Amino acid sequence: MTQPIENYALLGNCRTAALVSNEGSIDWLCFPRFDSPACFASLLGEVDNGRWKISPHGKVLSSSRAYRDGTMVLETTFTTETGTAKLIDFMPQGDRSCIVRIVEGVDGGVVFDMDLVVRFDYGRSVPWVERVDPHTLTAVAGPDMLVLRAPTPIKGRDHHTTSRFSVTTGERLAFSLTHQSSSKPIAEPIDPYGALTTTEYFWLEFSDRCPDVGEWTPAVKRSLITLKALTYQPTGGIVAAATTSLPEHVGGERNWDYRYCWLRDATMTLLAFMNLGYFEEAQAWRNWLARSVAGNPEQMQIMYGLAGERRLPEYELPWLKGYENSKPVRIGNAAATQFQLDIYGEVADAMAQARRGGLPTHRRSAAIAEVIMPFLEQAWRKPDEGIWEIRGQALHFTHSKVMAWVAFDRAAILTETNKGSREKIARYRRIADEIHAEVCAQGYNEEMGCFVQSYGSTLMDAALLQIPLTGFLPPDDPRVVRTIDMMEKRLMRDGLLLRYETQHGVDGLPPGEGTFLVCSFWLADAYGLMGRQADARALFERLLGLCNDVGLLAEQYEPHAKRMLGNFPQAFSHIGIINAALNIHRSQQPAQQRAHPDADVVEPQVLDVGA
Ligand SMILES: OC[C@H]1O[C@H](O[C@H]2O[C@H](CO)[C@@H](O)[C@H](O)[C@H]2O)[C@H](O)[C@@H](O)[C@@H]1O
Repeated sequence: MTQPIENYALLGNCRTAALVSNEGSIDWLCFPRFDSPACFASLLGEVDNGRWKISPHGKVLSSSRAYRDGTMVLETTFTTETGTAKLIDFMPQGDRSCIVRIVEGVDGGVVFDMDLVVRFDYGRSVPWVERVDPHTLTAVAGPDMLVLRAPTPIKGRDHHTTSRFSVTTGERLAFSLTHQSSSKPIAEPIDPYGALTTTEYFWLEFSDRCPDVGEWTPAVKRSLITLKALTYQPTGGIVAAATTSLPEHVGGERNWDYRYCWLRDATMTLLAFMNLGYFEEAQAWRNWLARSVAGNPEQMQIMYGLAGERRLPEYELPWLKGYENSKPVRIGNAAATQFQLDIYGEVADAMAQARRGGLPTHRRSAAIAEVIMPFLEQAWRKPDEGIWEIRGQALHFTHSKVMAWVAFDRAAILTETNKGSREKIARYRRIADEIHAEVCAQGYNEEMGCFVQSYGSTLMDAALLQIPLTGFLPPDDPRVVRTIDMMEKRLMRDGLLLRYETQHGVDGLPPGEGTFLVCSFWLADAYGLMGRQADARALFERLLGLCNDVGLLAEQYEPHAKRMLGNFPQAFSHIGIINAALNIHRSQQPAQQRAHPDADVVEPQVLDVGA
């Protein structure tokens, strides 16, 4: 049976990812890329859609798990009536697509069962399984081959490969599963213990550079490792989450594929990396962006594939029943062709911060900006699908216009700093002022005394938190204060924020979903800016308490059922942890020890455009 989302831990090699349950079952795995068809898809279906389980035979008295500190090496410890043993799971770094599982006896003896069910093409294709030698078998379907190497006797029955074995104190048994092209000769085995050492070194070298964030350091470090694991190393692209179709409403149809690179999610990830001093990762993503939008920057998409692919057609997989019957399971994402105005402001902020952080300007930045800004001069007037990617009618979203203001405001400031043409400065400033005035007139509802989701609407939207966070208006502006009050009244559920009011059909989907975690982190940031430090800290601590036992968060949380919802783990939520932790930590430092105000995490940034 599928486990609650929070029972899973992430394994990754900066190319792809797997989810392993607290019972030792890998129920989701795509080889060789994040967006490749899964060979284990039982997370979204049944055992027979593929999984690899290694767990004690018989009754487990207790179990616990943790990542080895600063790494993505997971240890699950099982205690049975006969002893205690550990399962050590990891994906070796490097260009081999492989999972290693080491079973290690700790105390006494433990009998284990292994059950491997390979189903390529998202749980559909039963492979042709052949034994190469008593400890090696291959599973082939079409272009894919998996090679299992097991130190124990293996049997095949009913399209399952099984093994029963025992470990005693100090004994170690290593299993590996490697993906390769089925047309190539079987590759040499990897050395599992050597791979464990190099993989641990890779993660430690990365995470040891994480700065001290006081009491929040462990949570920030885990979020940083998670964001790194969501990065596709060969290109620098960053996926929004490791999964597709984990539901935002159990049994509902709000199920989307997040294994792509959103400009919004990825630029926010870049800012989180840079806020922690990780400029190499930031530069890799900035270069990915410059390549992805090259050629037709005026046709910039809101998301791309891992290598900048432009077409991500959305389709459904009818053979998968969906997570707890949440259908359909979707692959691809139709939001890729939407117009979402906010991305221009987000990318502009990120580029500016990259430059201020000392990253050399990309040779194409100025040229790209020269094409995008004139495009935006017309485009900001159009309705769009907005930050939440609605599937209903396009609207004049207040948040989208605020982000258009961000783009022009920063363009004016930078052109001024660079002593650029007065004409250009005046033009950017005039457009920024025009947008500002329009938002304050049309995005604001006099009767309600607050900003609203879209022009003429009476609905609330948590994206309006970006009004103070981007510097569009000061946090103590009475209109901002009343907007946050209204948000607390209309969007708060058990202290956490919904992203908007889904019951009014704005998004073209059946209503109902969980609270959207990154919005609650933004609220904590806004409280901090408003001087409500105690509220900021209380909300942040509440949010941290929602992390699962290995420090991971999904996109959403359902407070009544007390369970995570949506794709998992999600970059947005972990970005929220990093930025809110930094903001709270800095606010607690004595004034003279604080970084220059320019280092604040949520302040407006300067746009990187050619003057
Ligand atoms: O709500 C409908 C939309 O939901 C998804 O979008 C959400 O996830 C994105 C990736 O994290 C994020 O950038 C966006 O702000 C979220 O609303 C889905 O990807 C869309 O296809 C869908 O229309």
